[in-house]
Amino acid sequence: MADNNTERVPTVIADDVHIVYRVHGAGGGRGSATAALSRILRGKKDKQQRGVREVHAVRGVSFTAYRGEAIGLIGTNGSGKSTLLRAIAGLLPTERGHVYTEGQPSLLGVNAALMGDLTGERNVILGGLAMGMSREQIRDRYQSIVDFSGINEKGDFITLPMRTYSSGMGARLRFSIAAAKNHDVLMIDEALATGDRKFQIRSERRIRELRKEAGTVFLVSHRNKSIRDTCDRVLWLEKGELLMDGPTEEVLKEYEKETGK
Ligand SMILES: Nc1ncnc2c1ncn2[C@@H]1O[C@H](COP(=O)(O)OP(=O)(O)OP(=O)(O)O)[C@@H](O)[C@H]1O
Repeated sequence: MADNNTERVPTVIADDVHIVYRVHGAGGGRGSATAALSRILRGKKDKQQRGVREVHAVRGVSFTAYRGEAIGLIGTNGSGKSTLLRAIAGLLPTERGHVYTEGQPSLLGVNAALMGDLTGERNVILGGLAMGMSREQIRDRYQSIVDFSGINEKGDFITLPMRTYSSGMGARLRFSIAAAKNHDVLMIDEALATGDRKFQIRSERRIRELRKEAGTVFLVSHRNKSIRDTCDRVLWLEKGELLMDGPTEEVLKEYEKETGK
């Protein structure tokens, strides 16, 4: 049961997770002619100097998420929130530590990979297939996905290529596709921030439903109100470290004190 605290089922365990990005040729202006010339002039030694820049984006984060929880991820820009989600989704390898998940986590980001040249309609099908839905399931849910997204409220936009959508419209469709399925672990990266108020209310309601349906929801947002309305627990990351992990109000109070929001 989703809200049964006596039998808490772990869905995600992060154990001392470290994520390091490696940026090749950073600082060397690799593609430019002057950079190429200076590399030749500097010779072999440059190989080491040019080397690889490392960005240690997540540093020793540990937590356990349980079924039925909605967990907000907060922190200032560049604090490691998206990186941590990508690691939980299995899209980034850990440098050290481990992520254990129950089921397949789905990452819904505003940059989720749908195809701009295809119509909204085709992307609904593509996204559904990518999430493991059958063609029949997609056909059954197609209309409710389009209705939920509200894309067609102002005309027949679903038959236009997605690249013609505003960023808010694109984000709404992506959220609607992902929310059409019940997920073991659903991770939402800023999706709510881009929709208008009406859509935000609709998606917050859907997140609450997804929670009841026994999944775990992670939500990255800079909108504290979204976090308050949706989450009961918050992880606060800063410079890749987990500063606080606790009940939403407790953590947000400290965060707002710190950031002056
Ligand atoms: N692909 C990448 N290559 C190298 N460094 C990266 C990459 N993506 C993120 N970083 C770095 O990792 C750190 C954490 O970035 P991340 O995007 O996870 O932060 P965030 O908390 O989600 O930020 P924001 O709130 O601005 O979206 C930053 O220092 C960023 O510069």
